[in-house]
Amino acid sequence: MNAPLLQIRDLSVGYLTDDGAFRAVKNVSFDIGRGELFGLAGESGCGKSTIAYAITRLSKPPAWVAGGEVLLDGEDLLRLPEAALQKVRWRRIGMVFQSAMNSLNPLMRIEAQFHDVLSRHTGASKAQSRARAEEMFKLVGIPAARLDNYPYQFSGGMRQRIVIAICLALQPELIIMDEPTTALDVVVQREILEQVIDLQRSHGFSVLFITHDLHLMAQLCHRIGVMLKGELVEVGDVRQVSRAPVHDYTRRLWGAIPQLPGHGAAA
Ligand SMILES: Nc1ncnc2c1ncn2[C@@H]1O[C@H](COP(=O)(O)OP(=O)(O)OP(=O)(O)O)[C@@H](O)[C@H]1O
Repeated sequence: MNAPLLQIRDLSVGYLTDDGAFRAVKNVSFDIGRGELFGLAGESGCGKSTIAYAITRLSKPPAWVAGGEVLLDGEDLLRLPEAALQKVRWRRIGMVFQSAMNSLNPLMRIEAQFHDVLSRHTGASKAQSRARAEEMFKLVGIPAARLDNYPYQFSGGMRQRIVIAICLALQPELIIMDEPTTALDVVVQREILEQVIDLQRSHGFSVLFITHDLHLMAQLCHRIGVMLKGELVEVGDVRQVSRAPVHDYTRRLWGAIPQLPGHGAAA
């Protein structure tokens, strides 16, 4: 087997609260392979987002990484100088968070936002950025002419597609999606995620996917990790985790949702 793209080793993350230090993520270890869709499941507050932010060191105080390693191609991101890390963020690891829609600048036309990102990370000219942006808009199903519009001229679903398109424009090796479509209605959510999966199949990037929707996770992901109160209690192939869970909590998690045909039928 090829070496994994990302290896998380013994990651511990805490928050400093008025009541003292609170350990939100406790010695978590898992790998994400190249081209793999890895899902992180678990109830609200179990530490999923804390991990997502810690990977690219975007955790904000009072969060602090108490220990562990985050190896991207063997290089520990937790120990990389800030300047080197800037080159990893977006360029090698793209991030689409729940609040991604807010990450668009309301005062800039979308074309300019593409150029901003592409010129910074790849030195692209305006014409090169425009060409790339048109290509990306085509991929996410938005007419190229709309690159001249401002964010407020798009629906929430379209804005989320735009953020994904900007993220994909840099061809990252890994995309972290933390509840990327939660704010959208169910039909639009599915549409967008199906599109991401199509793109993943054609472009081969890896995905760390975090959602409350376990069915969706089982349909989309190759492997799943299950978290409980800051610990990773189970990790494995989607079929094993959904059909023959080892941990009692995983069984309860699946038991809490109605069974649908095709459940666990990931690629
Ligand atoms: N800024 C903060 N200060 C203190 N504690 C925090 C802070 N942010 C998160 N936590 C705590 O850390 C724990 C993990 O939170 P986290 O957001 O990672 O969970 P999650 O699994 O992503 O939840 P959700 O699915 O609701 O997004 C929770 O107990 C949460 O209350």
